[in-house]
Amino acid sequence: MSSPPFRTRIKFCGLTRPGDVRLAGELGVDAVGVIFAARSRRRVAPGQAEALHAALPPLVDLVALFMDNDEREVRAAIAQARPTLLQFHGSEDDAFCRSFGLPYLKGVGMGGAALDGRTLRARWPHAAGFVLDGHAPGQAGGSGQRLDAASVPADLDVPWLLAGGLMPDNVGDAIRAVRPWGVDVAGGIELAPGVKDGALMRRFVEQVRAADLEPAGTAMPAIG
Ligand SMILES: O=C(O)c1ccccc1N[C@@H]1O[C@H](COP(=O)(O)O)[C@@H](O)[C@H]1O
Repeated sequence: MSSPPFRTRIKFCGLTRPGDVRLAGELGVDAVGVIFAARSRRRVAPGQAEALHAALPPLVDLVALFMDNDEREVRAAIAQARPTLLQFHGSEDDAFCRSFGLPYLKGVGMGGAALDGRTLRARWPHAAGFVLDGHAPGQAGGSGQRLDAASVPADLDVPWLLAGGLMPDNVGDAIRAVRPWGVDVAGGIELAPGVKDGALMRRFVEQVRAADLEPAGTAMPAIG
């Protein structure tokens, strides 16, 4: 029996230029991330995010990404960027993440961690989904570190995005290995931090769509 049609969701993260946001929309990505984390080389100021929002077509999520920002900073960023979804990538707890009245994704560094789905759901019960990143717990995302397929919890029953070191040349194999709900990429589609490359963005989307056309069950033992 053939498997049902499935479309791996795509999030491009760390955009800083309206033109890159516009192209992401034209390529059909599901979400565009703007980063307010102090430790990020892709950080934007709240005022900059307003222009990025304006470049976004309808039906595409704008994700505001934070990492241990204080409440005042988060509120200021939300007021200017008007995101549809939040992403917290630090040590924020569920109460903090949900206190802004918007759905949120929790980013989790899975490198060297043996976190199962039950633990993730217990710690962040109101998360709309998770971003499983390849870096170690406590480190910043956007590091380009790959996630070992063996670290993906088999029992995670909410949408989750695979992240960490994805690029056009490896995203197809990564999808075939673990069949995530979505994929999240920052460094693999850029020329320099925050400066995306149109050709890489396009190739990334093409590779995801090619993997989607292959039937499930063609899994490979490892992502790499
Ligand atoms: O990208 C960043 O600079 C960043 C900083 C702090 C927390 C999270 C960050 N990015 C997240 O990490 C993934 C993977 O990045 P990469 O593809 O390995 O470069 C990215 O998509 C963001 O969700």
